[in-house]
Amino acid sequence: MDYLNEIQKQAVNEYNNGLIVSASPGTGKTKTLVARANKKLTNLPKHKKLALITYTNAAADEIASRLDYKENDVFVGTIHRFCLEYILRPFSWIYKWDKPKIASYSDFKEFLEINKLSTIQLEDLNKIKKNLDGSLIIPTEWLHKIPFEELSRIYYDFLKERKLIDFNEILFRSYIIISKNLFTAKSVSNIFMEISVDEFQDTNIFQYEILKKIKNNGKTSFFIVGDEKQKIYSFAGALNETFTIAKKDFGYEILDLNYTYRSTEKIVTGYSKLFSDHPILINSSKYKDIPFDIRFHQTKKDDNNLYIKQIIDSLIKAKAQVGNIAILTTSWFDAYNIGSYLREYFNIIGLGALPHSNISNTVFAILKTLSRYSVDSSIRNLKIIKRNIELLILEKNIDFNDVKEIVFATNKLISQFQKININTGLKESLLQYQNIISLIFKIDVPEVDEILTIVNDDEASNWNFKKYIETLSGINGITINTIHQAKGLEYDFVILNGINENRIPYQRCVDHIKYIYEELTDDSIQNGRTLLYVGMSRAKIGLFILHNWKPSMFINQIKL
Ligand SMILES: Nc1ncnc2c1ncn2[C@@H]1O[C@H](COP(=O)(O)OP(=O)(O)OP(=O)(O)O)[C@@H](O)[C@H]1O
Repeated sequence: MDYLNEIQKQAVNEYNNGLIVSASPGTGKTKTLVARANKKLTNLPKHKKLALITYTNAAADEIASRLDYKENDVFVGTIHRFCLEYILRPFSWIYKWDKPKIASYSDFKEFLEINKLSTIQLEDLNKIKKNLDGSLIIPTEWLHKIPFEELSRIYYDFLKERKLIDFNEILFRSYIIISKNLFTAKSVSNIFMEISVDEFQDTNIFQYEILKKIKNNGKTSFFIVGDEKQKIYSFAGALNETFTIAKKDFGYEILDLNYTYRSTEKIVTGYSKLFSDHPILINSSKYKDIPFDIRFHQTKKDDNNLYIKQIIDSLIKAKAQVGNIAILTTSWFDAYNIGSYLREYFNIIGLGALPHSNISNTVFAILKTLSRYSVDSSIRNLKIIKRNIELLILEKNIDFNDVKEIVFATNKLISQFQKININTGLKESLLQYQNIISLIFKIDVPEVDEILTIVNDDEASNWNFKKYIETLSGINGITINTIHQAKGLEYDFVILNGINENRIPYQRCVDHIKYIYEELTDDSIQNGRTLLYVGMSRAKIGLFILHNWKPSMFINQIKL
């Protein structure tokens, strides 16, 4: 284990009762988390497991592929999946709830149609969330004629009638089960020797309370890692000061990792300036001394894309690898706009390269992993397909638990997928994919309809299946993504786009005619700062910061 530094080694080998690691970008938090799990796996007691809880399914795939494990020894996945598998499914009987089946796109659409709610968007249904005590969290903004409480009531009635649950309810119901029936917390604790949590700064109240109950009712140790300064999901309920609270509640020490390995000194100095209390990092990166200044540039709206192209041309001329260049934006729309332009010149990947916005459902995740496997048929990618299929089975409550059956379905899915003619148009090939999933798993697949609804028709006419698979695979091309999607990742060169006033920190435009923006608050300033911090700290060698309007207030601070 000589590739870990002394403090990382301590975090891996000591603190068997549990530990919190709170450390800056590039200090090897994820690397340490994986190393600790691999170590624990070498002498895992019989009938015990490890759990590694990640923020996204993509991060889970990445971490799972770096572990040496036997099928049944480890759980790797999001908190939602963890709760479904270990709390909601096994213990729903306590409240005589049906086995959880998550409401899907077609259910939402049906709900809106039945109730003639044509003006309400799906995202607005997503605003129906509960507090710990079951009361509703009233959104700060609700512009519909139908009052929020009334919509919530008819929505929950609809779900109940159909024996469905909303995705947001996974955590709420799990919390109810585990907090009111302590034997369930004990039983979960009995399964796991240790639970690791990555990206802890973005933990919400349910996740936090569920983990705390498990901790307080058994012997499970916790290994918690993250960085308070990288909290970018406040809007989704991430708690403040989670590390300090957890230190007290879990009774653990907080360990810092002082050495950073990712970026040049110029980049480390640049992002450190965003916080007056930033810790001093010892830069041990192999790129440390590369004298590449952070470049700032004001573009005009209509030459922004051209300017990005010129940066990329110069990087390629200087022998940068395209797979190591990323353009990160503050909104999907910007990513899409840049992607549509650059596609003519380069091979591009990432969310901004697709003819539709982000979609986060399991059917789409399987499509992505199948595409990846088509381009690179490694065992690693095969495993990822299987993991995603298991998630589908869980979410849809498919009666399909035998391991052999899952392997059979995986093989069948791959072979059928590879039979789709690569020259078929995008929409038709998506329908073929829908058909394949539907036949193999004997389910309706409205998730594909969801993709089809958000596909940009003008664009889609230029896409065949081959191009879509190659882009979806995420292999070999310039990445265009939002900063949020790039969390935890790293690239040699990063171009941050749209670091404008009103965008970072974000201020909603309340009057488009006069361009009046919402007032800034301490919270919105802090959210802007953390987002820029995450964006900047993705870069290893070169960082370009562009603004096509007045610069963000933070640009001067970095330049000083
Ligand atoms: N001891 C080490 N020796 C050499 N390289 C290291 C060491 N520790 C970490 N690294 C490298 O530093 C980079 C960042 O590691 P990692 O992604 O684990 O950091 P992180 O703390 O999780 O970052 P972030 O907070 O940005 O997600 C990786 O390329 C990793 O391989």
